[in-house]
Amino acid sequence: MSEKNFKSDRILSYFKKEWLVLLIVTVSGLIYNIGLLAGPLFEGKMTGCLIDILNGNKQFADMLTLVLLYILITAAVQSSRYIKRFYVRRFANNVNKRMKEILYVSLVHKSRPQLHEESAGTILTKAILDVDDCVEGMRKFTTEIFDTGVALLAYACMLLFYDWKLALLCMIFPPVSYIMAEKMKFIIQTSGAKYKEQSGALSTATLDIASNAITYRVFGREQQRRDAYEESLTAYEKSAVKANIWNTSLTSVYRVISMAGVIFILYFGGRNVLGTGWSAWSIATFTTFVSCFTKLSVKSSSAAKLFNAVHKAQVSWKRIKPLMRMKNDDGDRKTYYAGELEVSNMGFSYPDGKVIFDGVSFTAAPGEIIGITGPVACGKSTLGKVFLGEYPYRGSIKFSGEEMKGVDSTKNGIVAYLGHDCELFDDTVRNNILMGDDGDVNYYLKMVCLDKEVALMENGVDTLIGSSGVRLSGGQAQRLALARTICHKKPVIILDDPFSALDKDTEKQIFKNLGEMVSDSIVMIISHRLYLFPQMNKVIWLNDGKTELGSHDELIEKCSEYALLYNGQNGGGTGEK
Ligand SMILES: Nc1ncnc2c1ncn2[C@@H]1O[C@H](COP(=O)(O)OP(=O)(O)OP(=O)(O)O)[C@@H](O)[C@H]1O
Repeated sequence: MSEKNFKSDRILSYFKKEWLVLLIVTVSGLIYNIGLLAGPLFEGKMTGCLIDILNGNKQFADMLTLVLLYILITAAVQSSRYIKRFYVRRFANNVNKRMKEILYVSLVHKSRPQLHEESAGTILTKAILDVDDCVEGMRKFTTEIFDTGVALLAYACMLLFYDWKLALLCMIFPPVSYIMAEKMKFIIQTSGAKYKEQSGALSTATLDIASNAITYRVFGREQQRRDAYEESLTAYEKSAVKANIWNTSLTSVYRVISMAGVIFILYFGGRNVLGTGWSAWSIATFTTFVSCFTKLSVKSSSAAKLFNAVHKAQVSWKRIKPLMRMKNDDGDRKTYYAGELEVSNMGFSYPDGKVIFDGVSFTAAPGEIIGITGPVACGKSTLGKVFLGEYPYRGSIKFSGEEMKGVDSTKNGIVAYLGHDCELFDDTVRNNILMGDDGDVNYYLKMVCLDKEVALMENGVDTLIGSSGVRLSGGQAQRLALARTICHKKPVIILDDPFSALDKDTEKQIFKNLGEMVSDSIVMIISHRLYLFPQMNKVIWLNDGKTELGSHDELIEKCSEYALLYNGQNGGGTGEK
């Protein structure tokens, strides 16, 4: 099956994709399960042979031949079993890997609002557990279709062959265990879902305790956090134990029910041997029949368990299916080149209805730098995120004449974005900038005035920066993230407070370099600090849902609040460096 025909949200596609592995499973599975009949058959024959030897009708050599044959066939059957198990495991591993890759891509493409709504950690933990359950169900189904399906059929045929009436009578019990398994599936599913929920909550709590450790320590809230964590841990343990008990304890109950038919075999089979039953049996046939039925019962209890596993897999699949729609990472990516931005009458409100801004209209050409400012919490960051296509806006935003509504502008290569969170990876300086591309990493480091500091690091550009850049200062992390943004520049670049951790001289130098490097892009800089704003082509002032737009000089004239803020900062009133 080619990658093109592979439909990631169809479970059958995963089976089709692994057709070769499944073919080996089928062949080895058939050999193993049909070969299993040799067990009861030989056990019966050997019992018969023993009686014949005792009666003087057969020799020890006959028994030896039987035993040797039995060992040979058992060895061949067990080899097939080994091959089958190996390939079933391989099938499960391949599917698990494939599903998790798709899940990863799907989560990477979820928007920030979606990920924030339900914490990313919780989604990931639950989805990973669901993938594991789903694959486990597929593995059990694949393995049991032979180990249970084919074997059951073979054992049933053998029982019917020896005494069909007795066979039908004692085979009433295994279906009873299936019905019971069917009735129990709701409890198993509910306890399983609860366990996954608690597992997700525990992951989120663990992440919280690790990432906010200093805050809890400094403000003396460690004990409270620990208590809350203990609570979460206890809830997790309880749900895990409950789910595990329901999952495993029922197997023996199913087995006892399936085995109940042995009472009929002892009574009616005994009559057959004594010559007063429905059929005429030898001791050998009796032994074969009992052995066959015991094996059938054991298999039946596995079938009941299989129903639960498959049902669990179905429920898990239903939950993860929306995440399994494969995003073609590169296929539907369009390359955009420099173009004009046309914003008309654009507005945005969060779901609570509060208008963050309205009537934003401006045009921008490549090479222009637009400054966005306003009082605290006026909506500067929200305006930046609207261009990312994360929030549905009113009015219109067109890039090169194409409306951006409904277009994932980050994915489609229109917008490059640097937010408050630098989003640095636990990798080297080089990899954080180039992200696998080729390029002169030193050039970008120089442009963001970080080259000298990186040169002094233990391994230069190959120095590992730790999780989220923990080994860097705030200003270094900010410049490294900026280097990455300009290395992968797009026609529109949005920088949300990119210089907040820098001193004035460094900020000025980087701004100068920025103008040269991204001369074919439209750059929007969101900032509270205004001393660079006179050099910007346009300024947007946001305040209380309203916007003012113009050049710096125009805004100084027409917007007293802007003028006040700017003059205050330039008179040194803010005390900034
Ligand atoms: N996801 C959200 N849901 C609802 N309201 C939000 C959300 N994010 C932000 N807001 C609200 O929108 C308003 C604007 O927030 P935003 O972060 O855009 O302001 P800002 O100007 O960038 O703030 P700052 O100056 O502190 O950087 C705030 O009142 C904030 O509480």
